[in-house]
Amino acid sequence: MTSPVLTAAETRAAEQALFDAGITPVDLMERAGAGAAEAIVARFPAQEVLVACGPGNNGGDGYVVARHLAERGWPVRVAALAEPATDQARAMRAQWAGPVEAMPAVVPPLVVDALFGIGARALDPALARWLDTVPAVIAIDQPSGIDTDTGAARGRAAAAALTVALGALKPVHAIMPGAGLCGPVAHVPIGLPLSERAMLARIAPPALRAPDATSNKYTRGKVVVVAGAMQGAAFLAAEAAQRSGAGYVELVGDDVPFGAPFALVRRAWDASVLEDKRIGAVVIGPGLDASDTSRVRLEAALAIACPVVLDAGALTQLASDKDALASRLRGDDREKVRLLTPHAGEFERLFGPVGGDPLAAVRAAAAKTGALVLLKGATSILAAPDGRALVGPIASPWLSTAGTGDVLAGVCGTMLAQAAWHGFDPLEAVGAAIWLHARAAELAGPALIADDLLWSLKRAVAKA
Ligand SMILES: NC(=O)C1=CN([C@@H]2O[C@H](COP(=O)(O)OP(=O)(O)OC[C@H]3O[C@@H](n4cnc5c(N)ncnc54)[C@H](OP(=O)(O)O)[C@@H]3O)[C@@H](O)[C@H]2O)[C@@H](O)CC1
Ligand SMILES: Nc1ncnc2c1ncn2[C@@H]1O[C@H](COP(=O)(O)OP(=O)(O)O)[C@@H](O)[C@H]1O
Ligand SMILES: [K+]
Repeated sequence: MTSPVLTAAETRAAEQALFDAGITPVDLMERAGAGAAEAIVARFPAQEVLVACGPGNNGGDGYVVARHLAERGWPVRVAALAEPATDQARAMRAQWAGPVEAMPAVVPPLVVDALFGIGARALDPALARWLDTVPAVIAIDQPSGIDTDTGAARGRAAAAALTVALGALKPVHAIMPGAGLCGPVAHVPIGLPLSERAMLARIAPPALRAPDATSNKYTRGKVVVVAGAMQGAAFLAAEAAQRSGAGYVELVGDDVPFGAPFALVRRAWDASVLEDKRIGAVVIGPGLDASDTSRVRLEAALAIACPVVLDAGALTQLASDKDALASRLRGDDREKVRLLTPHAGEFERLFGPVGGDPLAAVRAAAAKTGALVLLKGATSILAAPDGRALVGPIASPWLSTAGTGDVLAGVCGTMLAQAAWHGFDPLEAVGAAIWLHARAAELAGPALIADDLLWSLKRAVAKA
């Protein structure tokens, strides 16, 4: 249910494994460039194109792409930033039969960016400006100048019309802002060994198990949502838990009003509500205020053994004594599953600014707290304390509306409660929740409100 994402160093190690097995660098570059050309002709009609080649192996790929596009009848121009500096790039330059011009001031509407790939340093400002004048860019491996391992981008750049990821997806293809600047990403396999156990993976549609003849409401997961002062948020979380497939959802709080959905069980809070051994997960935080009453409920939730989702107000409470955060979350049992779901502001209050390397920041937060940490945003990043991490799809920007995070917290509760049933570990379970939430937003379409996600979640589950 995930696609491995490799860092630049891991990609080089995977390439080395192929070289050790007897594949030559020239063969691999031919495979990469031919695959890239194939991906281009599958998506664009033949037209004049300028292939801009850098000095390294990314430039080498460019000469291969140019040759294959020309063989298919495309009017191809090649420009070089500098002479090739590697043996394989020189070999590919030699196989390009046409002229090679200096970087032109005026460019055709379509340019293939084969300047730099995973070996890029920060771009010279003049080159960055040149790239910014190009109407449509097809990026070979990645857009030049975006940091491969963090997805951090240079100042101004429009999204590429296509990025051809060679061999493996890299963080630049998955993490914002780089992921957004890649535009559509075509993955061209070139035979790199990709471990299923990669430390970072992009979330793919989860394989959810449907209920069967042996199922009952409790085997399908009992989720308890602890309400706070703002009950609407807790209602969203609770109904989201129901709509993502939990068998039994209970909303506990003070004077919780009665009304639709009638299948939602409401109970007055008392400490014993969390003692039911059938509880599969607890969600606390949506609508939780900073009162002493909330504090007592948070302490009670942190004491129980089953997975606990800590969102919104629960994160604010934890931030007030963040020095003790790690030990409080761990308690005396490192096996307890705790999920923190901060947006960037909540993350900053708990751990300091996210900074330019969100993946590293989330991993550090998970290692520090012993909890799963999900940093929500346009591409949500989830990390486990052992360093494994998942990144979600680029989600609909229409999600930037109040209450959508409450919905996600509820879906996380259900997936954690059902983890064993689906055969997921906790990281995969939360990954499934991220995917369902993003899919529900896609199905809900423009101008969605959080309530709309409740209905589209049902359809997202059906498609998973
Ligand atoms: N291994 C293989 O056979 C295969 C590799 N593959 C391809 O190789 C790509 C990686 O190639 P790579 O390692 O050569 O790095 P690449 O991104 O071309 O850049 C390095 C060169 O650019 C230069 N340079 C960098 N930044 C600069 C800047 N801002 N301004 C100016 N110069 C700058 C840098 O100079 P230096 O830093 O050494 O001074 C060096 O000369 C990978 O993304 C994929 O496309 C595939 O074909 C599969 C087979
Ligand atoms: N611009 C955006 N593009 C895609 N997804 C977004 C964007 N802004 C927010 N989201 C998603 O919407 C949800 C917002 O959650 P949160 O900030 O906790 O809001 P709330 O507390 O109002 O529920 C998260 O799942 C986040 O990933
Ligand atoms: K490139």
